[in-house]
Formats: sequence, C-alpha cells, structure tokens
Amino acid sequence: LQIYHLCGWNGKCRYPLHFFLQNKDSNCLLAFIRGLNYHAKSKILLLRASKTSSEVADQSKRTKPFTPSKFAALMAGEVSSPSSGFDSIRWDDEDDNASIVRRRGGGGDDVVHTAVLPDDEAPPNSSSILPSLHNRRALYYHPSLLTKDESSSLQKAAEASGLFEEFDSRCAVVIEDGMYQDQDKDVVSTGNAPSSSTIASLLRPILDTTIVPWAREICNTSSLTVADALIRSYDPAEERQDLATHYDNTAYATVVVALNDPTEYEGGLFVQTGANVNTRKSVPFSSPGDAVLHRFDVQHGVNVRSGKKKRFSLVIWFGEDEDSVVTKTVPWVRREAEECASVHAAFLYAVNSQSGLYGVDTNVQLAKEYYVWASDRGHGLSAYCLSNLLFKEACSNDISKEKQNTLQKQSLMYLKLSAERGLAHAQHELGVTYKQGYSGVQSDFEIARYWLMLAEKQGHGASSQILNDPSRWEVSHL
Ligand SMILES: O=C(O)CCC(=O)C(=O)O
Ligand SMILES: [Fe+2]
Repeated sequence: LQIYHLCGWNGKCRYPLHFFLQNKDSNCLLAFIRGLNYHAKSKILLLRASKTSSEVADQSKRTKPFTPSKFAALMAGEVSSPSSGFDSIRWDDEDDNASIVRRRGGGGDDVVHTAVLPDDEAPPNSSSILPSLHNRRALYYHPSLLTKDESSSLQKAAEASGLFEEFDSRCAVVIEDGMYQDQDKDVVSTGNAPSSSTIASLLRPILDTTIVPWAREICNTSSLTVADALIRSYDPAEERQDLATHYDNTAYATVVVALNDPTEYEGGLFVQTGANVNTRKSVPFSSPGDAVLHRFDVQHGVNVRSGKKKRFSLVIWFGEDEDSVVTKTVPWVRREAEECASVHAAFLYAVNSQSGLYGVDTNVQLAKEYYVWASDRGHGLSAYCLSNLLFKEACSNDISKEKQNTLQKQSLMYLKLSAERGLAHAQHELGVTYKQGYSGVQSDFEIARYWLMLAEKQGHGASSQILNDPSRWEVSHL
C-alpha cells in the first residue's frame, strides 16, 4: 500500500505522509501509521491509497521541503485530551513547591516567575533501584515581555502576509534555520534590518531588543541564537485545535508569546510531565505579550477549546549558538544524553541516532542503548519507541525464527512497560494485542478490555471505538 497523502481537520493538510517518507524518519512514520487508527475523532481522510513510489517521489518534489520533526516537532502522537480539562501550572509562591523562585531583573519591575515541573514519569519505586534522572525542568514566565501594540501588530502582519496560506493554514514561518524566509537575510548578521517585509521588520527589533536578551539571560547562555520563528494560529471555530504533545527537538530553548488576549479563547499551551495525559497542566497566560520560556526537555502541546476568538502565538526556537543554527545540529541533546543529565535528552538522542537526524550518524544499536537507559528510568515514550524498533527488527526475514521470537518477546515487554507508565498508544496497542492474540500472547478479552479502557480514559478514540462495537468482541472476529 502506497499511501500518498493524508489530510486532517476539515480537509486541511496537516502532516502529509510524504514528509515522513522524504525524511526517512521511520520512527515517526511507524507511530504515524499506527496513529491512523487514532484519528477517528479528528476526521482524518485517506485521500488516495494506491500511488506508485515514483509518483510519490514526484509529488514530494513539488512540495516545499519540510522537516516533519521540526515544524510538527516530535509528536508523541495524537490523543484527544479529556474534555474535563486539567489543572494549571502555578507560578511563584502560589505553589507549594519550595523550589519556586521569583527573580527581579531590568529596572526592578521585570518579574520573572518560575515553576519547577514535577517528575511524574519516575516509576513509584524507582528511587530505591535507580535514580530517575529527570533533571530540574522549569518554565519561566515573563508578563508583558512584549507590549500590547507589538503583539497585535505582529498578529495583524502575520494575517496580512499570506504566510498562513503558503505553508500550512495554522503556521506562518517567518525565520527558518536562521534566515528570514522572505528576505534571505541572516538573522545573526548585524545591521541591515529588513525593510520591505512588514512582518520581518516588525519582528527583528523585538527579537534584538527584547526576546533574545531575555532568553539569553534566563538560559545563562550569551550565544543563544534564533533558529526559527513562526506564528501559529488556532481556530476554536473548527471545533478544537490541538498541537499534540511533543518535544521541540530542534531547539535548545523555546519562547512562546501570547499575541492576542488569552481570555478570548479557552485552553492554550500545556505541559505534560508524564506519559499519561492526566499529568498535563495548562500554562496560564494573562495578557497579550506574556511570554514563557522552556528548554528542550519539556514536553508540551496546545489545546484550544471553544472560544470566541482564534488564538495566535509567536514561537521562537533557539539554537545554543550560531554554529548549531547554521549546521542544523542539536549538540546539546548528545551532550546531555552522554552526561546522563536526563531521560529526555537520552530519548531525543536515541531518536536522532535511530534515524540519523540533525547531524547524528545513524546507529540503531546506540539508539537502543539510550532507549533502554531512559525506559529503565521511567520514560514511557522511550519504552514505546524501543518496542516499535524491536518489533520492526522481529519482522525481518534475514534473521532466524528463534531470533524473531526473542525480538518479539522483548518488543512486547517494552510495550507493557510503556503501557504501565501510562502512555495511551501503548495501552491501546497492548489491548489490541490481547484482544487479537498477537505477538505470541494468548487472546484474553478481559485483559484486552482493561488496557483499552485505560487508553479510552485518556481520550484514545480508537480504543473507544473497539470497546463500543460489540461485533468486534465476537470470537469469530479474531
Ligand atoms: O503555540 C504554542 O503555544 C506553542 C507551539 C509549539 O509548541 C510549537 O510550535 O512547537
Ligand atoms: Fe513546541
């Protein structure tokens, strides 16, 4: 089956499959294909399903080159969040957490709030066996980093620019890999502010005088360099607009600025501190111009529920220095993985090693080692990706039957581990495995229902569908 093109919400192209094929990102691809089942609620349409590979290649040539794991970031997959919503991050002394700090900078009025994120993914008893090694992850919040005028001018310029239509209806890319898209101007070179393009000429002084200095100060890294800048739009009129939980895997740090009044829509940015969607916490913004900064190790997403107006956000992705922007590499991921700094760095390094991304040589053995290391320390997504990798290896015809069985068993073990950690996709797949009796397990409807119900509780549409369709529970269906 050659799948040619996939369309998401309201027929608008979201993550066309050839982006994944072009980039040979097999891990994302596998998760994506598995994800097809999960989009029942979001009206995924399979437009054409029988193109030849050469037609696929030709089609992709006509499309603007795109790095899927960059603008779509590294998705943990789509799970529609529970309708009940979730708690908010609490800033400063509102929070019981003793490590919350308040820092004054600039003229004394510049308050930066910090919220240290909890460590929800460490398995309950892990501390006695292994250190969990989720490093100190934090969110930094600057009320009114941009003025209301600056925010609204940027929003208007983005809407007028036509960039939303050009690339993706929800994403206007202003700077890519350190270059203003319409100017061919280097962000890092000084002088010659772009003049002909409204959006670039508005953004550049704001970056230079406000956003970049703030980000450099918070990260304590004077070399921090803008890699990408984009304006995203989320339209609650289209039911609900989400950006699935993900890591910004090409950015050392990210700044998000609310461009329009956050009280005009419901929901927005959230962080997810564990594998289960019940570890989501929304990030409260009060006014246009408010900004949040996080590093690459913070998993997050966006969920905009019904509201009167669209949500517009300015997203800036930073490299740690100019060199990383120019060479499109992410050396901090490797460094922190090798330093055993966190499970998040180890996970991202494993992904890059598995698929040879961002200047990292493809090394599947190394990828496995880092996935194992992170999953041993409680990282559900690592266990899930490792399970996928082992499953793929088990399907190879070049290995003995015995080896195939061993790999299949290992794959199942890591699938169970990630399901236990709370990852909805893993719970769903484990449920299906028990229902159908795949991967050498005995079919068991009771165990199948147990896992499918846990996934359903997290908003997993495909689990829900299976559970609610009696015909799929007849023995003849197996
Ligand atoms: O729109 C936002 O608030 C955040 C978007 C985001 O996470 C991203 O573009 O990577
Ligand atoms: Fe992001």
